[in-house]
Amino acid sequence: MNIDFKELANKYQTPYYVYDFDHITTQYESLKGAFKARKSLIAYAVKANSNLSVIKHLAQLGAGADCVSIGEVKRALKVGIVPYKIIFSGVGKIDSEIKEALELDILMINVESAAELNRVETIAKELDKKARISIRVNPNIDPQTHPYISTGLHENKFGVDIDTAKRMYIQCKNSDNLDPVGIHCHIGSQLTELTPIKESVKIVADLVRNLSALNIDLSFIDIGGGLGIVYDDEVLIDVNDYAQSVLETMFGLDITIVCEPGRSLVGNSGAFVSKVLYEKVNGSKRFIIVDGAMNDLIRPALYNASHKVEVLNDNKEFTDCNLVGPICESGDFFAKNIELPQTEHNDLVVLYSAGAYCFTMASNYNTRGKVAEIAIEDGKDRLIRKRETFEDIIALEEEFIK
Ligand SMILES: Cc1ncc(COP(=O)(O)O)c(C=O)c1O
Ligand SMILES: N[C@@H](CCCC[NH3+])C(=O)O
Repeated sequence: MNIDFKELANKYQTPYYVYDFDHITTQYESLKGAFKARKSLIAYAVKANSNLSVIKHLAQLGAGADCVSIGEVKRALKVGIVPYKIIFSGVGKIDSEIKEALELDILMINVESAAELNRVETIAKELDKKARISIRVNPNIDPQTHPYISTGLHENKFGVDIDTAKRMYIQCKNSDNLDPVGIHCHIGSQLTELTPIKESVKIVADLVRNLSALNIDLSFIDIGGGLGIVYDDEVLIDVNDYAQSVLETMFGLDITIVCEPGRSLVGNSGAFVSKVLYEKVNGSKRFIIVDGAMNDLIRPALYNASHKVEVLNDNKEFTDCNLVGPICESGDFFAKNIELPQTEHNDLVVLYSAGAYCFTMASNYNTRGKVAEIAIEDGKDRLIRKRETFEDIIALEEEFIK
C-alpha cells in the first residue's frame, strides 16, 4: 500500500482506518470484467464495510448491494443505489423489515426458510404486492474455511435443502403474492478453494433446470460472495478462473448472474493504524501495548485471525512478543508470539488487510469511541467518518439518567 501512514497519523491522530479507493476500483473492475460474457450484477455485501463513502464509491462503479438488514438497505439507497440493484438476505428478517423491503420495491428478497416464505407471502398480501423472491439453497458443501464463517453445510443455519427449496418454489408459483425470480447460494467466506464453489453452483444450476421443467423460469442466479483475500500467504482463487468455472456451469441457461462479494472488494484495500503506548516484559514475555484494541478490530480475538503487522521504525532487532491493546481482557490482542522490532512511545503499528469486517464489527466496549475512517483516492486523503467522542457514545443514554 502506497500510503503515508505517518502523515495521516499527524493529521487525524490514531487509531484510524484508511482505505485505498483506487484499489477498490481495481478489485471491482476485475471481477466485473471476468463476467463480461454474460449479464451480471455485482451486489456488494455491505456488511463487509458499510461506510457510506465506500458504498457510494462502489455504487458509482455500477455495483448493487447485498444487504442483511433494512439499515443496510437504507445505507445503499442513501448513496444512490437504485432499488432494482438491492438484494435483502438473512435468516431472521423481522416483519417490519420485510414490509419496508416490499414497499421500497427492491430487486429481490433472499428467503432462507419455509416459515419466512409464509411471512413474506402474508405481508405481501396485506400490502397487495407481489414479492420478488429468491430462495437461498444450502447445498451441504464444505467450503473449507473457518467454521464460524462457513455457511453452506446443513449444520449451518443458512438456507434450505434442495427438496424444501423445490416445495417453496411451487408455493411461489401458486401464489398471487409471490414471484419466484431468483435462486441464491453462499457457502462461506474467505474461500481459497474453487472446487466447493464450483460444486455448489452446479447444484444450484441443476435446480434451475429442474424448475424450468416445472415452468418456473428464474431470471437471476445469485452465486453469493466468499472470495478470499491475502492476510498472510494465502494463494487466492483467480477471478477469471472463478468466473470461467461459474459460466461453464451455467451453460445453456438464459439467466443473469448475481454475485455478492464483500471481503474481496474491500479487504485488501484497508489498513488499521495505531501507535505504541508502552512496552513491558512479564517474566520472559514481551508485550507491545498500542492504542488500538479488540473493540476496534476483533478478528484476531474472535477467529484467531492473523493480520500482517508492520512497525514503522528503523529498528532492525526483532524479538518475540505479543501485540496487545489496552482493554481489560487477555483476548485483547492483535498478534501473539510474533517477531517485532524494539519500539518507542508513539511508533506507528500498521495492521494490513483491514478493509473488510474490521470497522463494521467495532464496538464501544470499555467506552472507547469508534475510530476515524479515511479514504485515499487519486493520492488525496479525506475523512469519511469522524472519530466518536465520549459525548457521542453516551448520547442515547444520557436523557434516561434518573
Ligand atoms: C449471504 C451472503 N452474501 C455475501 C457475503 C459476503 O461474503 P464475502 O465477504 O466473503 O464475499 C456473505 C458473508 O459471508 C453472506 O453471508
Ligand atoms: N466477520 C467475518 C466474515 C463474516 C462473513 C459474513 N457472512 C470475518 O471477519 O471474517
